[in-house]
Formats: sequence, structure tokens, C-alpha cells
Amino acid sequence: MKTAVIGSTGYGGVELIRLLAAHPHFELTKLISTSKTGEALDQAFPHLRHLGYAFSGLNVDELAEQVDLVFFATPAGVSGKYAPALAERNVIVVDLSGDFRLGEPEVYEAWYGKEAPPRTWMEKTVYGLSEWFGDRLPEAQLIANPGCYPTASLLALLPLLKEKVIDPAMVIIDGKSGVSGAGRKPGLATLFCEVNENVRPYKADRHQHTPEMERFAEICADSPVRIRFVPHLVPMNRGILITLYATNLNNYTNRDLFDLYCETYQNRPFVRVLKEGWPETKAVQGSNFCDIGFHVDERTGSIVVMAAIDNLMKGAAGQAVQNANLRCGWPEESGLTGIPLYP
Ligand SMILES: NC(=O)C1=CN([C@@H]2O[C@H](COP(=O)(O)OP(=O)(O)OC[C@H]3O[C@@H](n4cnc5c(N)ncnc54)[C@H](OP(=O)(O)O)[C@@H]3O)[C@@H](O)[C@H]2O)C=CC1
Ligand SMILES: CC(=O)N[C@@H](CCC(=O)OP(=O)(O)O)C(=O)O
Repeated sequence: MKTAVIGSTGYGGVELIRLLAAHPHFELTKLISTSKTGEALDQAFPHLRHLGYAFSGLNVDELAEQVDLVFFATPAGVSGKYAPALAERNVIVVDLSGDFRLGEPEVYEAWYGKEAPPRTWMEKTVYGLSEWFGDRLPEAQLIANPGCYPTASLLALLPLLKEKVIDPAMVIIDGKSGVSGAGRKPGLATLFCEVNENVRPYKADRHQHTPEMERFAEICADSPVRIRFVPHLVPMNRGILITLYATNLNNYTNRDLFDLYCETYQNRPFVRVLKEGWPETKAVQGSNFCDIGFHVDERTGSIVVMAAIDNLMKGAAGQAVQNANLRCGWPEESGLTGIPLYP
């Protein structure tokens, strides 16, 4: 199956190249770049110098003739413009951006501050958190890959909501992300001296991933869910750790939670449930795993759950390849069996 990556000089795009170049079923046919058209891949990315690719410009009509599946690793607002034209010509689209995740144009415009994609495509897009919403993936024409924070947060949260373990009226999620989460585009906020030896909260209670989390939390809870989400930037390259706090409505014990998470994710190869100890970003780095740990506090009647992912793998390119595998009928682990890097 022939594939293309649009946005192939960004962090998500380069991670897709790394995965697709070694994939047993996908052929990486086109690397699209608007800024490096005609240049060789190895000039920009020496770690990929053995591959010998060059970047092409973006021409949707040509692309629709040349490939079967396109990954968009572009900023918000780009796939919304180009993906429907590809999907309408039977190209499968996996979109790493937030353009198609929120279902309703009004919600997208309110949180992203950009013109929304066509409503029809927003409504029929399949959300690619395959551990929960994978049933529709085999027929999907356009797949919205989940955001990095929602991936870790929803994998931790949805079992609790589905089993009515916690109070859905108030869930608090603290997120911490490495700097590659902000993309490769240069900016003041990601300069070394701003980030190094610093931990900085940002977009508290107004991050664009809040409505995404609430939307899919409500589907599983079958009731309104309110989430307070506060992300932080931490001085590391890769990794996301979320910590979720909620009220324990039914006196669940640590053993009950372990059984619940193990049962929920028993056939899901990328979710690792910890019986003891806490997840940490180092233990998932470079892999498609999501590690989940938890603790019940009887004194305060509350539950804390932590989840760790690599933002560029399970949070972006890894999960996109997982979704493409499921869409095409291949084992979901195809091309994703890499073990985390250590140290
Ligand atoms: N970084 C992460 O951890 C995660 C990112 N995401 C999402 O994935 C998407 C990609 O993220 P990331 O790789 O970090 O972003 P980057 O900023 O690193 O890269 C985005 C790339 O998109 C291309 N691009 C920019 N503007 C346009 C345009 N107008 N038309 C076509 N292409 C354009 C550029 O490539 P070129 O110049 O070659 O065209 C650029 O390198 C974003 O929507 C992001 O929010 C989702 C989950 C995690
Ligand atoms: C560290 C950092 O800045 N992370 C980015 C991740 C955004 C992202 O991936 O955006 P979409 O999922 O909406 O496309 C942020 O918090 O905005």
C-alpha cells in the first residue's frame, strides 16, 4: 500500500518517516514538504541519510493518483482544507492534527480559533483511539488521530467513567509534556533558556484538548463530564505524563482498580497496567506503549491515576500507524514492536 506524509519536516512527520520506512506493509511513496520541495531528506535529517528520499511539493490531484493513504502531520487548519478532497477520491486519510476530532464546527472554531472543516466530514470522521473506538476503523475514510494529552488522559479515565467508579462532575487532569510536543516551528516559548531548568504551566483551563477529552469521556460515561485540565511544559525532548484526580464514589480498592484496568485492556498490546509503582516517561520513550498506574486514597475518598506515553509515538505517529494498520486489516502492532529506549 502506497503512503504519503504531508508535513514531513515536522517532528510528527519525521517520526512517521522513521516508522513507515521500516514498516512491513506500507510503502513510503511521497514525502510532502511546502518549505523544502526538491531538497534531499538527508540534508535536513542526517539520521535518515540511508533512506535516499527527497521532498515533493503539495499537489492534491497528483497525490490522489499516486498513493492509497495519506498522513497529515500539519498544524491545525491544513488538513481541514485538503483532506476532504483526498477522502472523496478514495484516499484513506489519517490526520494527526485537531481539525476533525471535535465533531462540530462551532466547537472547533471556539477552541482552535480557525475556520472549521466541512461539517459533513467532521461528523463522519472516525476518532482513532482504537482501544475504545476501534470498531469503525476498518471502514473509515478519514481518521482523526487523538491529541497527545487526550490519548494518555482518556486511556486512564475511560475505564473509571464507564464503570461509574468516579464522580463525572469534576475530574482534574494535570499534564506534563516534553518540548517536542510543541512542534519544530521555532518560537520564544521553546528556546533552550526558557525551557531548561524550568517547569511552566500554560493554557490552564483553556487548552484545546479539553473539549476533545470531554467529548469522548461523555460518550463512555453516558452523562455530562467536566474536566479541569492544566498542562505543563517540562525540560525533556519526548514524553507525556498525566495525573488524574477524581472522587471515589463506590469505595473501589487498589485491587479493584487493577482488575478493572487489566480486564479493560487485556487484548490491547500497547497498554501496560502497573500493579505497583508509577508510570514514568522514560519507561515508554521511543515506543508505542501507554503505561497506566493508580492509587486509592481512603483518607480523602479519592483516586489518582497516572499515564505515561511518548508524545511522538502513542501520542502522534505511533498511534497514527496503529490506526492505519487497523484500517488496512494488518495486525495493529505491525511496524510498532520497538522496545522503549534505555537509558
Ligand atoms: N508534536 C507532538 O507531540 C504532537 C503533535 N500533534 C499534532 O500533529 C501535527 C503536527 O505536529 P508537529 O509535527 O509537532 O508540528 P511541526 O510544527 O513540527 O510540523 C508541522 C509541519 O507541517 C508543515 N506545514 C506547516 N504549515 C503548512 C501549510 N500551511 N501547509 C502544508 N504544510 C504545512 C511543515 O512542514 P513543511 O514545511 O515541510 O511543509 C511543518 O514542518 C499538529 O497538528 C500537532 O498539533 C499531535 C500529537 C502530538
Ligand atoms: C507542549 C505543547 O505545546 N504541546 C502542544 C500540543 C498540541 C497539539 O498537539 O495540538 P493538537 O492536538 O490540537 O493538534 C500544546 O499543548 O498545544
